[in-house]
Amino acid sequence: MQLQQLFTMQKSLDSYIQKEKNVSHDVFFEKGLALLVELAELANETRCFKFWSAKGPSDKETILEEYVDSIHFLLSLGIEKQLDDLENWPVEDREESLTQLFLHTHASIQHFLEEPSKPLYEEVWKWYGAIGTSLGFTHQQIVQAYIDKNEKNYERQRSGY
Ligand SMILES: O=c1ccn([C@H]2C[C@H](O)[C@@H](COP(=O)(O)OP(=O)(O)OP(=O)(O)O)O2)c(=O)[nH]1
Repeated sequence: MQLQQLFTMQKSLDSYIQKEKNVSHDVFFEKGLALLVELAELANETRCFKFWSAKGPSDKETILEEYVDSIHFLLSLGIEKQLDDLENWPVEDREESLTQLFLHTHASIQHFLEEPSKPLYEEVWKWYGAIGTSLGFTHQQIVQAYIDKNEKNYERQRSGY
């Protein structure tokens, strides 16, 4: 998947939010924590780890929206560290349970926050790609959901969120 269109959209949104909210300090770690929170929210919607409950996962649309919230912050972290020249979504087959995928993704985010290098950034993308595949999302669905949420984020800022 071509990521350049998404990086461009994310840069505009980030600038808009920073201006709107008068942000002048470095928000790399805030965005890092936001990504970890979004990952947990996504896991929560899939309910993949809730062996104690008979209740099923949320609907696909809700899960996809949570997923692209993560993609927003993942793009944004790359922009913060000038790693936004990534052309294609790095892909690697990682067939594990969703629970294991979430744990690995969490660890890879932590690692990237400690050491924001290109290989570790690509590693986070690979784990997110594996989660997306496991959830049955196509690249087209992800891009469309990203575009929709990006617009919603502008609307929320405009309405004084
Ligand atoms: O610099 C930023 C800050 C935020 N966002 C986006 C990412 C995500 O799509 C949304 C924040 O997530 P969410 O919609 O879950 O926000 P929230 O404040 O946690 O929502 P709620 O209060 O509804 O739980 O804002 C960015 O793209 N760039």
